[in-house]
Amino acid sequence: MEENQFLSGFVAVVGRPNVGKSTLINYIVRQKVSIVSDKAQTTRNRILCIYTDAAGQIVFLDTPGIHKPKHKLGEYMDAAAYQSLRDIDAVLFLVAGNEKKGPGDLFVAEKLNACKVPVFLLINKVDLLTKAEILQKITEYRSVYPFAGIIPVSARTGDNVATVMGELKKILPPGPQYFPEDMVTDQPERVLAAEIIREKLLLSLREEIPHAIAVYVDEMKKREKIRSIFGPPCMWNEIRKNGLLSVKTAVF
Ligand SMILES: Nc1nc2c(ncn2[C@@H]2O[C@H](COP(=O)(O)OP(=O)(O)OP(=O)(O)O)[C@@H](O)[C@H]2O)c(=O)[nH]1
Repeated sequence: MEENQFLSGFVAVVGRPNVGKSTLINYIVRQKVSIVSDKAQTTRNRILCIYTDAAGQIVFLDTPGIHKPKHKLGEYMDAAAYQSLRDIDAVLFLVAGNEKKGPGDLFVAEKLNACKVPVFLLINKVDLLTKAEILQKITEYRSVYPFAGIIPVSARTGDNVATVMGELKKILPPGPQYFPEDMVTDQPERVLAAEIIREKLLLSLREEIPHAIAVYVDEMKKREKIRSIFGPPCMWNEIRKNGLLSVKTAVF
């Protein structure tokens, strides 16, 4: 390969619900493009998140957590996750290091057998583990799949995320810049606004609402740096009543 050739490619981020896929991607692109909560299956759709630097461009596919579907919404989300395993250059398979390796993780590993590209295992949430526990996790997972690499990381603190980026750059092919360098996601602003509101609702209303909540933004008006967001009155009443959003977040 010629030196200084621009590298690019697509990388799917998979794992069972709640292991930290969205947190990792937000850290990499340094912007909140995917919402995070401690409720499983917060991410509903496949979201493209784009990292660009002088050496290359990596397009990450944030997928809904893969699990054995129990309902229609789950089935749809799993289909979105499997779809992202096609036409990609690498897979980042995340597991939560602070939890036991369970049937959920093995179920995802089984699905990876279908893909022919390098799969890196990221043992996430190592900020909650001792060094000895990290080593034990690495040993535990070694036999699960012929991983191209096993990397302990913390998506929350960013620990070792640079190593992941370095490994990806080693295997990405020379290629074009698919997206403009200042673009970090394929999601329109209105969808991002709705998602951030959904995240606040999920974080603040634990028992009161079902986790299958949907947020719809009726209208967004742009006035210089200010966006005004309009939604159904019942949603705003709920938000106001519970003090869910600061003015800065609701009108940004
Ligand atoms: N301590 C710690 N917590 C983390 C880390 N990464 C993620 N979390 C937390 O784990 C929870 C789930 O994180 P998400 O990023 O929403 O997980 P996800 O895999 O995208 O979840 P789904 O959308 O359900 O598939 C959140 O409460 C995060 O703050 C980490 O490195 N350390």
